[in-house]
Amino acid sequence: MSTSSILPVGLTGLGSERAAEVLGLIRDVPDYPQPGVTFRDITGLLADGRALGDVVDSLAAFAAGGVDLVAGLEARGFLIGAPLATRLGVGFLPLRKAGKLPPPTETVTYDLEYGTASIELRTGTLQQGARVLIVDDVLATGGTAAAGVELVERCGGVVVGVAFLLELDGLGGRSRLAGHQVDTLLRVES
Ligand SMILES: O=P(O)(O)OC[C@H]1O[C@H](OP(=O)(O)OP(=O)(O)O)[C@H](O)[C@@H]1O
Ligand SMILES: Nc1ncnc2[nH]cnc12
Repeated sequence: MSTSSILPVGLTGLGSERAAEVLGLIRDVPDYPQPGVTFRDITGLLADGRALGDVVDSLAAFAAGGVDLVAGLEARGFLIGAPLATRLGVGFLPLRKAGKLPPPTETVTYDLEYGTASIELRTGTLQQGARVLIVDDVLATGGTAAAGVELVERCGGVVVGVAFLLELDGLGGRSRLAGHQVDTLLRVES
C-alpha cells in the first residue's frame, strides 16, 4: 500500500491545528514488516504525554452510551485500552495472543495484513451481558477486531462498539465489522 495523506476524522474537541500535531506523531515506515506494507508506527505518539492524553480523552467520547468494560487487543490495544478504561472508570479486559493465558481459555484464529494469529480470553472473565467496548490502535483488514468481537460475544459479552486510533482506508476493515458501531479518530487514505 502506498503512503498518502492522513485525514483527521476524529479527535473530538481538538482544533485542526492540534489534530495535525497529533497526526504528525505517527510515522510511516515503508516495506515493514514485509515489502508492500506501510507500517504506521504510533510509538512517537505514545511517547508524547499530551498527545496520548488527547487520544484517550477523544476515545472516551465513543463510550458515551455506557460501557462496563474496555477490551484491548494485544499488544497495541493494551497501550490505549488500559488508560481509556481508567479514564472511563471501568475495568480492562486483555484479549491476549495465543499461549499467554493459563487455561481454561476460549480461542479465535484470524488473518492479518501480514500473517495469521490467535487471540484468547480466559473463560469466566466476563459476566453475561456485560457491555464491552473493544479498542485497538489500527483498523486494517479488520481480522483482528472481528476476532475480538467473536471472542467477546462467545464469552457472553455484548459488544457496544469497536474503537480505533487509526483506520487504514481501503483494506475493508469496516465491512468485516458490519453490524457493529465502529469509530475511528484518524483515517489514512490509500
Ligand atoms: O485489522 P487487521 O488487519 O487485523 O490489523 C490490525 C492489527 O494489527 C496490529 O497488531 P499486530 O497483530 O501486528 O500485533 P501487535 O499489536 O502485537 O504489534 C494492530 O495493532 C492491530 O491489532
Ligand atoms: N500497516 C499497518 N501499520 C501498523 N499496524 C498495522 N496492523 C495491520 N496493518 C498495520
